[in-house]
Amino acid sequence: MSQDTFCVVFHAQIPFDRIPHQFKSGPMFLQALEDGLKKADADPSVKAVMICGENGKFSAGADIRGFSSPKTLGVALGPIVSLIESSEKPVVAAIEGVALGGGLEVALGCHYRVAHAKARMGLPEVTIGLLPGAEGTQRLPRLIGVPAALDMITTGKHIPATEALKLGLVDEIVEENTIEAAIRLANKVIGQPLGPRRLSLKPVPKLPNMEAFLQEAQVKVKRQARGFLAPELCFQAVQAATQRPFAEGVRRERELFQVLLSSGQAQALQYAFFAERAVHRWATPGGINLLFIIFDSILLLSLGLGTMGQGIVTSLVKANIPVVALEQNLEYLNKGRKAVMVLLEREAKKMEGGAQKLDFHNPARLQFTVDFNLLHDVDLVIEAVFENMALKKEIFHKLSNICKPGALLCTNTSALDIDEIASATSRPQQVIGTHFFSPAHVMRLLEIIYGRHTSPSAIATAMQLAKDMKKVGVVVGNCFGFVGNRMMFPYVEQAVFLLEEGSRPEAVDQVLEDFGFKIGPFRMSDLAGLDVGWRSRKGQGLTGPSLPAGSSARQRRGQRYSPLPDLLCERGRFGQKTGKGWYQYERAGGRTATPDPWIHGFLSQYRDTHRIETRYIDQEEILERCLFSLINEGFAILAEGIASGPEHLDVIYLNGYGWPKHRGGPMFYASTVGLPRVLAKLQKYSEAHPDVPKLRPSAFLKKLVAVGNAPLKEWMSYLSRQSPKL
Ligand SMILES: CCCCCCCCCCCCC[C@H](O)CC(=O)SCCNC(=O)CCNC(=O)[C@H](O)C(C)(C)COP(=O)(O)OP(=O)(O)OC[C@H]1O[C@@H](n2cnc3c(N)ncnc32)[C@H](O)[C@@H]1OP(=O)(O)O
Ligand SMILES: NC(=O)c1ccc[n+]([C@@H]2O[C@H](COP(=O)([O-])OP(=O)(O)OC[C@H]3O[C@@H](n4cnc5c(N)ncnc54)[C@H](O)[C@@H]3O)[C@@H](O)[C@H]2O)c1
Repeated sequence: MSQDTFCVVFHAQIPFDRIPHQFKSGPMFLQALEDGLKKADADPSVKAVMICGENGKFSAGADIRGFSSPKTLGVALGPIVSLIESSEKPVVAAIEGVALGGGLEVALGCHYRVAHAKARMGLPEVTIGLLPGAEGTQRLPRLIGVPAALDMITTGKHIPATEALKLGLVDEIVEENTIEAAIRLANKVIGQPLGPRRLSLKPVPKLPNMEAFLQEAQVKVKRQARGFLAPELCFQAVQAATQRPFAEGVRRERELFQVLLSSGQAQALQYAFFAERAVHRWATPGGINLLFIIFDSILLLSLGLGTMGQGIVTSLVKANIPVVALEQNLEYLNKGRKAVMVLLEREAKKMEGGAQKLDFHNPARLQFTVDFNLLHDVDLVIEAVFENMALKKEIFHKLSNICKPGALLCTNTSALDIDEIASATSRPQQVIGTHFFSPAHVMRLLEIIYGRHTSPSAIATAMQLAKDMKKVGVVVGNCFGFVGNRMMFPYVEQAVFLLEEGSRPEAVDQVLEDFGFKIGPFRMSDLAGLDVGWRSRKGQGLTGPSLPAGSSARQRRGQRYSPLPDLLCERGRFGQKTGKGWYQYERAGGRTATPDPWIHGFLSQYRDTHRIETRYIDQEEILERCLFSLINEGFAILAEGIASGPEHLDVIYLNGYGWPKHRGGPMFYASTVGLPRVLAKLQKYSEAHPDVPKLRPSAFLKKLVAVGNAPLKEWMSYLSRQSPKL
């Protein structure tokens, strides 16, 4: 068979690109795919078919926006995949860029798959609350076996071509022209029997202990899902492949797909997908003013090598950005260097076998120093010293004097005023907050806080830095605690008040963990260290030596205050690090939390001392008081223009605070609960606790209810004055 008689049916025709408007025409292209296949089958001059994408990308799958449109859903991809597979002529997929979701399912229908070495593949439907709905759950296990298929389908991970080759997912990988290679392969296989290449006809490879394997896998999936439906249903679809003939498995897959499609969870996850992308689009009031810095050619300095500095340096090295790490003295430097090296060795191990290598033994890429003179040459500084305003100001004054004029000065603070820090410099326009989350080399969120004088190009540079570090940068305004921590304060405050009134740490944590948080507020405090908040409260004059004499035990500045966390700290209970906090641990530094009878006794004694009547608090009240107070603060933040939309708050919570993804973020969750209900509950709790201002419904929430429970995407249009800060 010569190449000129070979027909490339879909080259440059399938919308397998990532440009949104092309996704929108999915059903039309499906029709084109079907028509083309039928034409190729009917044409005797065509001996083989090759399917490829346009612009170097195979396909990112179905248009996610289309899942909310019944019109799109009428078009089924599964039968087309079957049509490909049943073709009497060999069909070869030429995979470049990505083959994800429906795209990979199309490739699985092909008889052969050739991939470019840089291509990535996956069935990420689970990450948007669905399962592969075009027969992928039935074909993939037949091709690569149940354990690998289950892993890919229940996690949605993207795998590189090299791994796909090892798994047998592709037949060949090439460095050069994938399309030519696919055509070559197609020419080679013309005339060979296609039966063995049709995955629907293959049995699922047997495991000696399939039953036991599946049982164990199901337990693991359930444990990790914490109320998230899609992984469990993905599991069931793959399980069906092991128990039923192909056609019945496909029927089961469809049923399960429908269950997920109509679940609110899929909606929440799809909202989160687009919200994350929406927060990338950032512009100043006067229009876009972007300064693109190519980070691999700049020198970045990380100041302070404590918990945060270590993670930040690790992230920078992973992003291939040259970095200098500076500490106050040799003792801290050596300690920090050791810790960074451990982290980097671990990261390098994870990356073994991949295309990228970590270059951290090269002093041109990473150096450690106590020499402040090195500050002269750096383009960007990230300060991560202790959370102390006087110290940060002293450091910024020094930076302003030493660093070259164009250098950007970033502060990694949890809550401090960016303007006050900037006031210590002669270049406040180049001062910006970059709030990383711990562990900084793992957590994806980066809150980017601009001060009164921060320039748009400084913001753009910080956003670019986030992108290069593969983090989600969210631009927010300057206020105490910024967005994430500010919303967290009332949540934790309510959790502690609930203890005063009769609850126990493990009861409160259980309710929030059942809701989907990985850890509840008390486990979280123990992990972060109770001393961190204690230091901050002492700094604010809420406790400790600066508390005015004669202050009431449970009131501060006319508001309810709980001294419980301070009392624990005074007894040396700092959480995991001391082996005791809200829970007890097996040892100092231990991680297994066990309810502590001492805490129970302490709480009942505390209630007696303060004459608080112990009452039974049900799960609904625990959940509502914690979550609705956090959400209420979110509305206040929006009204003040600290964030430019509810998506920003949701992206922060999903990526930095362990908010369960299948609930879409706190503001999305509020919209699903219904704003009138959130308002009514806040009103009720506020009446019961008039000395707790954070329970008083925000004026913005009231307004949104008054205009008829406005849908989330319209909320911001009801603000009388648009964000003054952005
Ligand atoms: C061949 C299939 C046609 C199907 C037609 C409809 C039939 C319906 C029948 C149902 C049968 C089930 C089929 C299947 O099992 C279900 C699916 O396929 S679900 C989709 C699965 N795919 C994904 O989840 C991939 C999601 N995308 C990504 O992971 C990334 O975007 C990317 C592709 C890896 C690219 O990453 P980046 O380079 O970083 O770029 P961005 O992420 O910023 O994206 C750029 C731009 O594109 C938009 N976009 C990306 N993917 C999709 C998508 N699948 N649908 C809609 N839009 C998409 C993204 O939102 C960005 O646009 P912006 O939001 O910035 O405007
Ligand atoms: N730990 C967290 O979970 C977390 C999360 C987000 C933000 N933050 C913020 O990050 C900052 C750092 O926190 P951390 O937990 O890493 O603190 P840390 O105590 O672990 O480390 C601070 C480091 O700064 C160094 N340092 C102090 N003065 C210095 C100086 N003059 N020059 C150079 N180095 C100096 C110290 O030697 C120490 O190693 C704080 O502002 C904190 O609020 C912390």
